[in-house]
Amino acid sequence: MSEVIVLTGSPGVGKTTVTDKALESTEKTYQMVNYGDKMLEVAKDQGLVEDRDQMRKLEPSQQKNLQKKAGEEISKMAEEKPVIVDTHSTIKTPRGYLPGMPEWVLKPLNPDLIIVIEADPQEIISRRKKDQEERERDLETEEDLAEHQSMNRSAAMAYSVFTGATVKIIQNHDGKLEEAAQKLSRVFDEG
Ligand SMILES: Nc1ncnc2c1ncn2[C@@H]1O[C@H](COP(=O)(O)OP(=O)(O)OP(=O)(O)O)[C@@H](O)[C@H]1O
Repeated sequence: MSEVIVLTGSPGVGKTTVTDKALESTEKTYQMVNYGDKMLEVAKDQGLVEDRDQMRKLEPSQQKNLQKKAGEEISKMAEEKPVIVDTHSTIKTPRGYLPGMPEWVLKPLNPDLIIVIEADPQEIISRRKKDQEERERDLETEEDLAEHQSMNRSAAMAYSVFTGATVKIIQNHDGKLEEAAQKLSRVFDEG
């Protein structure tokens, strides 16, 4: 079994941008997989849905099964080549935070490394504003974002207790994209 790396960060923090840049200079090659996309693929294969929107409306038990199956599929992929899984450490809902990796996801996935990409709340807000036309994102204040990032860190550490994965925090500040990408590519190559 090769490596499973979990990549997390609040929406709009720049996860995709930093990772794409970091992968340009890594020695190893990785398969990138988005957890939500994998769930959708499994749901389509099972004839449960035709698009992403229908997935949210499935019974909670069906969603749980899809999450579990997606985790199993990803760990199968990792038998061939290291995998980077793009997912969320926590998900903010109107009734509170949900773990992005509950036990039935964490167990099959069994990550070796969890990466948390962070930026200042104000930086995240302006990045979200910039992308507003292309993406519909939640409106969060600086205070909300500070809390969300703090929950993401705490959840990452809790996942590490169950898996032994290490947790690496990478800061992606404005104008420091190159620096963040270099730090990340070093982390990728160290494994
Ligand atoms: N260091 C940086 N400095 C300035 N802008 C940045 C930096 N990193 C990313 N951005 C910008 O922030 C925006 C969000 O980036 P990106 O789409 O990579 O976020 P994300 O975390 O992958 O979001 P999601 O999880 O919702 O897909 C983009 O417009 C990107 O160009």
